[in-house]
Amino acid sequence: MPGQRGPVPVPLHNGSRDLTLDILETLEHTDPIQSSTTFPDVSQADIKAALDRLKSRSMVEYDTADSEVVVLTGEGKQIADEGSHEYKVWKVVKDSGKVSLKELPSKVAPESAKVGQGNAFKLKWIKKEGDDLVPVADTVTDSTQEILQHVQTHNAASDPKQLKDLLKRKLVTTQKKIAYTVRKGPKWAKEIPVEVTDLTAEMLEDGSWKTANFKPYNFNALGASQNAGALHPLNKVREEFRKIFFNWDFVEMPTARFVDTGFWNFDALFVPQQHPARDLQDTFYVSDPPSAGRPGPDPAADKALDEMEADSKTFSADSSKGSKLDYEQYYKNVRAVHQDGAFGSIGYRYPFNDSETERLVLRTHTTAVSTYCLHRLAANPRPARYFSIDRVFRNETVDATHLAEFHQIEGVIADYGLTLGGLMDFLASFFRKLGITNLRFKPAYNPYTEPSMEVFGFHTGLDKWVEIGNSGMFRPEMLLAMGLPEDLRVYGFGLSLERPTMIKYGVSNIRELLGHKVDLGFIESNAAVRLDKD
Ligand SMILES: N[C@@H](Cc1ccccc1)C(=O)O
Repeated sequence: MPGQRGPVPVPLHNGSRDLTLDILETLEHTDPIQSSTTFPDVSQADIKAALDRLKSRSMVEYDTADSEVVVLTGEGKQIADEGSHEYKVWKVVKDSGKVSLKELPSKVAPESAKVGQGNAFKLKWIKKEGDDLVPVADTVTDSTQEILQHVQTHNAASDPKQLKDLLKRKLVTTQKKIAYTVRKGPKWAKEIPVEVTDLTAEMLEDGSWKTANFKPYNFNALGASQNAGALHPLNKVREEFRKIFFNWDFVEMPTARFVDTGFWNFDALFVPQQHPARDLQDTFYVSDPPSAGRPGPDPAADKALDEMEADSKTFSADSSKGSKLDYEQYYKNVRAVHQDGAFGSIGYRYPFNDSETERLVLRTHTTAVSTYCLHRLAANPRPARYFSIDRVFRNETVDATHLAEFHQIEGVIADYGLTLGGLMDFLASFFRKLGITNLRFKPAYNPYTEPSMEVFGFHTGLDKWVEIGNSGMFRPEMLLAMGLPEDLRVYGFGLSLERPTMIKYGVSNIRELLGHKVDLGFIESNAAVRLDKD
């Protein structure tokens, strides 16, 4: 029975001791108790564990006071037990009558011989006679030993000067100690009562819930780790970007078509048919089927866009006045711009190759999708905001920062009276969301935009300017060929999803993020990311 046990703490399996019952029993007759006197030899961790257990059940309350205690070092302990070095030297000299200087180190420990001899001379306990040491005193008081024994029992020196001296001689050290003053709590009892952890139907029925002793919640307990699935960092960052776009009333473009035609990926964007980017170095061509046919509507994409636009505030709901799209006419217009010039453009003036247009490619940019959506807008021209974040493919040499496939974030805005300044302003607010507040624009070239600008941002974390995107105003001959009205301007921009993700997660090699070398532990444990710093 617990009541019959003495105050000796019970050892737990892990070597620590459970003091809870001892504390409860002691409190019955001594309230409050001081941990330093009641449990002088118990480790601080054991006392704290027991007190916290009892406190969480309101069985005890306690205050703490920090104090410093003095404890003996290994050498200090040895002197307290066996006497000081000088005492040991005096003792062998006294017991043998005389000891030769040469013999002394073999009679006492060498370090005792070294330190103890000088001190014993100083204290006039021994003296030298020729090559021998002989005793002077008959009895001696070993005050160093006495002082250390005193420190050992009281855990304190008698005065600061003595403490300083002992610390210097490395015979003692000081340690922080927490002293607990423990009182009975509102639910004190001699034993820890059984605690109910679950409210059951039976308890409700028989009314025992009214008197049951429920275990309180422990809000400090760490939850068990969950073996759950995890989102890839790219998906997390992608979700953040989607939220930004949706907050700004952008409609997400349907990007399921990884394989597209030369027409949408290149020709409609006036990438010249002999352009180096089109050749086998940068583009993956699909050989089977060999030809895709002429451009036409994509019913799945149209349906998705109809639904999204109906939900969006940007798009006027009434699309009934829309005209039917003439894909054949559009194709002829694009061909005319390339070959002969049209819509104010003098054209490339080469014979347009129809089979080039019908080739299948793994899309090299998501602007292929934007182009499809912009042409579709010509059925019912009105202000529009589109975005997409999806995969693109380039036949590039794979290195630490490049893969043959990556993700593009793309945004396109159509409205009346748009200006380049508006694009720059839009990009500034967009990148501010990533914490990049300082932008620079560098003139660049895209066959489909004029002017075009590369966007550089000053990254405070990396402390340097980094290229973060590409942008521009779509060319009139591209938009007019689609059938969009002259005063409806469109600008757009694109960037990779990988770059901001690598920066956010501090990953310098893209192969740590994608591919067979990815550490799944990293994917599971990486933190959430937030982009809205506004
Ligand atoms: N397509 C461009 C990005 C871009 C999109 C829209 C307008 C201008 C530029 C790229 O791949 O880098």
